[in-house]
Formats: sequence, structure tokens, C-alpha cells
Amino acid sequence: MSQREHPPVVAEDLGKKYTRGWALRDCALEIPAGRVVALVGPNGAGKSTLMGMITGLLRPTTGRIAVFGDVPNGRGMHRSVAFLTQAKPLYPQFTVTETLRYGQRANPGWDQAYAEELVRKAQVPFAAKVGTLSGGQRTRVALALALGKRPRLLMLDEPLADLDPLARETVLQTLVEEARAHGITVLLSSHVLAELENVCDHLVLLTSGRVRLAGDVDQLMRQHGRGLSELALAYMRSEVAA
Ligand SMILES: Nc1ncnc2c1ncn2[C@@H]1O[C@H](COP(=O)(O)OP(=O)(O)OP(=O)(O)O)[C@@H](O)[C@H]1O
Repeated sequence: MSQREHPPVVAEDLGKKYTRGWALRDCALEIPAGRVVALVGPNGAGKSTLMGMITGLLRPTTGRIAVFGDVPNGRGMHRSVAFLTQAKPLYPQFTVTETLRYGQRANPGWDQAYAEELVRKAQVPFAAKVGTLSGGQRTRVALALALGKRPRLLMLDEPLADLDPLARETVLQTLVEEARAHGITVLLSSHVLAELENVCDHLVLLTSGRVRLAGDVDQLMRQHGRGLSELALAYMRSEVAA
């Protein structure tokens, strides 16, 4: 089987135990290619832990995980994966141009023209130091850095949390447009369910370290007669009540 045919993520019996206990248990999951996937769940549900195992930064305690058919080996992220977190570790002293140059050096498949186009579209000045940019502008630079790598899977762990509603909408729209135009699979974790409803076509819901619901949003909506955010909220409420 060629590497292209492997799904972006397949997990079987996947579990992660920290010293305080299990963060993720019995996780069986397949993330299909080309989808925009909402990863939702209450605080502490295990979302970041799952993403950490996909990047290879965290090692599973039990089970297996494969990323495009490869087992993450802890020696760096899969070359087809880009990861953006709320922290957006950009160097504040670097200009935007220098930041993209860094992206070029660090990533063999780097697409400089595409990264520059994303910065230009966002109207972020190339000569500005990253530390002087607004939160929204920094996010656009971080997104250009992530997409310039030409990933096949882009993971975003609460990347919009510090943005105002308008900036959130713009960034999310850009992200989804780029993903659909280039066939990138997106795994997006957020607590703002209404916002995910407009852009995600696949849902993975975690509660207390377990996958409670996973599947195509349209299909889940037909089955349950509710939209993504209502459905996710109902599951989270039932967890609290249990
Ligand atoms: N390094 C760690 N050491 C010990 N426990 C941890 C560690 N990282 C996470 N945990 C615990 O694992 C559980 C899952 O955490 P995780 O960060 O994956 O949840 P999350 O769904 O991303 O939460 P949030 O929505 O609050 O970001 C929590 O109980 C958390 O306290």
C-alpha cells in the first residue's frame, strides 16, 4: 500500500497514563483524509494528550497509533504533519521575513511562495518584528509557518483562544479555505462549539479520557436529530450528570 492511501491517523486500544492516572483510555479512532475534524470535550478530557501522541512528543502507555501509516518515533514530528497550539512559539525578535526563512531551513518540503502569499493576504508587514504584532497577526504568521510546510495533516490545539471574535472568524475561514483547496486534513480542538459547527464535517468527542462519539457530522446529525454543538453539549452534560 502506498503511503498516500494510509489514513492520517489510526489508533487502536490507545491509552496514556500519567502519574496522576489515565488521561486517555481504550481509544479506537480513525481520522479520515481530507476532512475538517472537530476534537471536542470538556477540560481535561484528553484532547491535548491525543494530539501529543499524534505528534510523537508523547509515548502511548498502551495500544498503537499510526500517522499516515508510520508509528511516531519521538524523534520529531511526521514530515506531513504541522501542529499549531495556542502558545505559538515564534521568536519575538525575528521579523516576519526571518520567521519564514527559519521555516524554510527547518522544513524540507517548504513552499516559500505559498507562505509569503498567506502573509500578504493577511496584510502582515514582512519587516515587522513578531513581538510587535497583534495576537491576530501573530496567529496568521504562525498559520503561514504551519501551512508553508505543506502538511497533509494540520493539527490545531485551541489556536484561536486569544483572538477577538472577528479575528477568530477570519482565521478560521482562511484555515478551512486553504485546507479544502489543498486537501489538507485538519484536526481542530476548541471549546467554542458554535464556531466549529460552521466549518467541521467530522466530530471526535472525548469525555474523561474516552472517545464517546466519532463520525461524520451529517450522519451524526441525521442519527441524533441535533447539530454538532447541541450534540456535543448533550454528551458532556450527561457525563457530568452520571
Ligand atoms: N504532563 C502531565 N502530567 C500529569 N497529568 C497530566 C499531564 N498532562 C495532562 N495531564 C492530565 O491528563 C488529563 C488530560 O489532559 P489534557 O491536557 O489532555 O486534556 P484536554 O482535553 O486537552 O484539556 P483542556 O481542554 O483543558 O486543554 C487531565 O486530567 C490532565 O490533568
